Amino acid sequence: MITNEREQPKTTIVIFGATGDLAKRKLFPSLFNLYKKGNISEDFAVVGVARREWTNEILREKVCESIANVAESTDQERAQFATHFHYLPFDVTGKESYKQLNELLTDLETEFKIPGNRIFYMAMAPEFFGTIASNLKTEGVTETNGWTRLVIEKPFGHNLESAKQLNSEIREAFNEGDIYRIDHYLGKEMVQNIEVIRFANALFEPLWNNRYISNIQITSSEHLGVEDRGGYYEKSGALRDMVQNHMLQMVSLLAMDPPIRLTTDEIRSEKIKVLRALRTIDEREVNQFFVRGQYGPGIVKETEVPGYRSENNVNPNSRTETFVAGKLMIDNHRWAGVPFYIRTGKRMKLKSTKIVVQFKELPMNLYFDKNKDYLRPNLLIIHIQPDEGISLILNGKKVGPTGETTPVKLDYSNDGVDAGNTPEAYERLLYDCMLGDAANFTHWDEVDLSWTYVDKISKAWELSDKSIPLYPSGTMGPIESEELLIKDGFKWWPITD
Ligand SMILES: NC(=O)C1=CN([C@@H]2O[C@H](COP(=O)(O)OP(=O)(O)OC[C@H]3O[C@@H](n4cnc5c(N)ncnc54)[C@H](OP(=O)(O)O)[C@@H]3O)[C@@H](O)[C@H]2O)C=CC1
Ligand SMILES: O=C1O[C@H](COP(=O)(O)O)[C@@H](O)[C@H](O)[C@H]1O
Repeated sequence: MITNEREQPKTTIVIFGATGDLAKRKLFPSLFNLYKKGNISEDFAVVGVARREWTNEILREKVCESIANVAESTDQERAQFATHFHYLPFDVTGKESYKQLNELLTDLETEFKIPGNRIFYMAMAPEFFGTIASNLKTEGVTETNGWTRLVIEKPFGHNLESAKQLNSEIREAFNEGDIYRIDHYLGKEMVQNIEVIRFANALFEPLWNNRYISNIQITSSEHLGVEDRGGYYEKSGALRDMVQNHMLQMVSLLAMDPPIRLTTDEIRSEKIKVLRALRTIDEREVNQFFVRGQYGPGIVKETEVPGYRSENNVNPNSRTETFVAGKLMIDNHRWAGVPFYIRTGKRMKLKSTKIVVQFKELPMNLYFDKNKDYLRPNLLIIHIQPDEGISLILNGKKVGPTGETTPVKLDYSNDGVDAGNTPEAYERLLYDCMLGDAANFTHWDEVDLSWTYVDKISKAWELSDKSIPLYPSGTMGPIESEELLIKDGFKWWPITD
């Protein structure tokens, strides 16, 4: 949806988990950026909830600390922004304090002339989501004259069964249309650009199918290890942490048919069709399509780092995967026969998210010489992060008399245009939620279909007695990941280009 950047939605925002990491690192700075840009008016209020015995003043200090480094902002501006924050300490599992929350919100709505619009942001562990939603409803906090929206953090369940359970709990209190399931990849500038690149360019759309594309590769690699999230990650692993959500979302954006309109429902409907067309992998053939790995000790950014099994809160014999590579087939007219390769992992050589679209060779290429590897297939590279842009790799003539070809790279980089001004994913998503635009949030049907796909893989891995391949930290994963493509006659394209 094309939004008017100056539209100023009026709302109160309740952050459950206001003393936590997500609030400090992402939510406060994102709200501040929206405020600075004039995308939220002076008429807004935030209520932070958590158990710690903080006061309004303490929360405001923490907010100021978390935004201290935001460029081009003054102490006065930050302090003024923080006055909009209020704190209510309570344990969300008890019902007693929700009435008090309701009264505080009503008072703030009167003070700021907000027409009963409320956003409830669940920045807490998932086991609380259902309870909070239920208490909000039974204690009357969702009964207002305006709209009420629930923003839910990942992970949305641990598998299909638990996701269904969670969904039915929150649906008791909120309609599907009022539930905003966050996938922060959908807020990234270049992920949002996928649709524009595809649907606004006559150059690409006619070629975007199995007649012209030989394979698509999506890599999301990290330098970071599991950090202090061992407890969560041991039960999750890379498949649930990254593939079920971010990687499958990028696959569906790349593979979807053009929506008839750029509305939330039409876009979602096309993405859902892709997930429905994913070829189901039988448990016995998982190894042909997916490989996993776990990082061992190694060197990342010139520093020695320990292996996964030596991290805090990790079982020393853990079989949890920190790396996944997979080949996905989409059985529809457009994509039959075209592999979508994905890989994601922690403690890898690079911090990078890139999509490489490899086009097919010409049926007969006059310039191809098998003995000289100088003709490359055409590649479209979408740089998601840390650099943002697009590259197109073509073949041109080498300067001089020989008639030899040479790869020619056409580059577009966002850096030159926006000079670091691209909004953070959370900032964009929060603003979308305020405007009621759910296109970049995940619909329940997408969650359902992606868990259905992923559950087969995790089940096969749980049952397998094969040892998990280890890869040294600071590499691009285990050798099995290379072999996955080699057996199809492909290779991972370097993602440093
Ligand atoms: N941090 C990140 O970068 C990311 C986080 N997420 C997701 O966001 C959510 C929050 O993560 P994160 O901020 O890292 O977690 P933290 O552990 O840092 O924060 C948890 C928050 O919950 C509060 N809390 C815990 N129990 C209760 C309770 N019974 N009643 C009231 N408040 C309670 C804690 O406050 P107190 O102890 O004061 O009660 C704290 O504010 C999780 O679902 C996570 O998966 C997703 C992507 C990235
Ligand atoms: O959701 C998650 O994403 C991050 C990676 O996000 P990015 O924006 O830095 O690519 C990952 O580290 C984390 O484990 C996962 O929960």
